[in-house]
Amino acid sequence: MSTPSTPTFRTIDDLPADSRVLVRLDLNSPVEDGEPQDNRRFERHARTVRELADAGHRVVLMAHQGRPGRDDFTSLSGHASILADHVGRDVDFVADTYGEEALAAIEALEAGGVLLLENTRMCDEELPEEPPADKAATEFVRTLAPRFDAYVNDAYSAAHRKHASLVGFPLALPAYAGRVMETEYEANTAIARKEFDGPVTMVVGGTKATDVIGVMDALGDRVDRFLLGGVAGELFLRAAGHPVGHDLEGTDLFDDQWEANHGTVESVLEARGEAIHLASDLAYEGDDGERAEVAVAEIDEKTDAYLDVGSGTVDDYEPLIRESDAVFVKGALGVFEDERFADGTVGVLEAIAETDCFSVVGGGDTSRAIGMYGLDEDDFSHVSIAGGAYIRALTGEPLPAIELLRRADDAGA
Ligand SMILES: Nc1ncnc2c1ncn2[C@@H]1O[C@H](COP(=O)(O)OP(=O)(O)OP(=O)(O)O)[C@@H](O)[C@H]1O
Ligand SMILES: O=C(O)[C@H](O)COP(=O)(O)O
Repeated sequence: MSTPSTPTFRTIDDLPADSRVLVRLDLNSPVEDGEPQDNRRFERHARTVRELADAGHRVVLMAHQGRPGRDDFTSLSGHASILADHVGRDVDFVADTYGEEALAAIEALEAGGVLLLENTRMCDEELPEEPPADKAATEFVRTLAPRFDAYVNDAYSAAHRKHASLVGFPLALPAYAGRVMETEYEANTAIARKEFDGPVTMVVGGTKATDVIGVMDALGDRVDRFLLGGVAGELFLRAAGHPVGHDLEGTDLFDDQWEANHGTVESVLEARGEAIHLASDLAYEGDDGERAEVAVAEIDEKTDAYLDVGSGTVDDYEPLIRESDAVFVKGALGVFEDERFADGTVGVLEAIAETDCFSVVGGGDTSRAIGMYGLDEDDFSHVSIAGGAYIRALTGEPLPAIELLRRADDAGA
């Protein structure tokens, strides 16, 4: 595993006075009934936005929400009001990314004003992932960049994506790191550099299963044991021969994609079998609407959608956590947003909070469970607001958007 070097980012302290700044945040949030749910990302990014506005800069914000085709792919209008509450200032919103309406709103912005543009992923050129030079050549970047003096990237948690708003603008404008970018980078790469005396444990769950398979593969000997749950855990249970795994709306992990993925899952299971701990029981919604549990060994037909690991699994995982010197959490072990299916996620988090091991909880969705169930953030060493970027940092993989910030700095652009 390579160890990332410490970059000397230019930060918002280095911005020239009265700048027109284009700022990339990561406000990607859980969405319920079409509405974004408040979470740490708003609170943490608010600090950057407030500092920029208080300094008298004109602040235009870009962010994304969800992925096209999924239920959480929504407008950012709701995000603007949540952010405004955290910043303590008005945050205007324009339902446009770089068309006439957006340009007029940018032009009208006064010193200290804050404007949020529409979901970047509604702009065709934002996706797919392409080399930075190609992204810098898009209409999106070429239209917006000349309207600004500087680009600030605060979206650490999206820095693994080669999207136009993340890798195109740093080639077109002087680029700076926001406060979230600075603190997340420092904490998450410290993890990669730190040596631990005892076992290193990683709790792996959540829904972004294909993302985590490769990471588990890459982590190699760095992690002594993986404790699995969530949809990611079901993929491994399926690879181990158990008939589980129902697809969530908009995903296809267990049908067509299974053909493409099962080889990798099986080879990770074979190579790291002793380190991988799978759920011994699972929870589902019984006929009476209550939580019901079943031992994995007794599942002989694929009938139920499993929404949490069972209580026996939590009992298996707790002692493994207690004897760990470091625990990293990526993804929830169940649908903790529903109290009936929170036991796995909360049980594991409580066990971590009770130990004095070095602990990091990553994942924008998962870290929400800490506040929801009355856990104290101070009982964890670091609560990251990053998901995929955090786990990539753990493996020492460079994050393209951060490499560009550093390069921009080295070049003195
Ligand atoms: N068995 C399951 N079925 C359906 N959803 C599940 C299951 N287990 C966990 N989840 C969901 O996983 C989500 C959290 O995992 P996710 O993959 O989104 O990762 P994250 O790291 O927390 O977030 P992000 O990558 O967005 O920062 C929770 O919202 C939870 O409801
Ligand atoms: O929520 C995240 O982890 C980031 O915003 C990246 O989202 P993505 O995985 O949809 O690119």
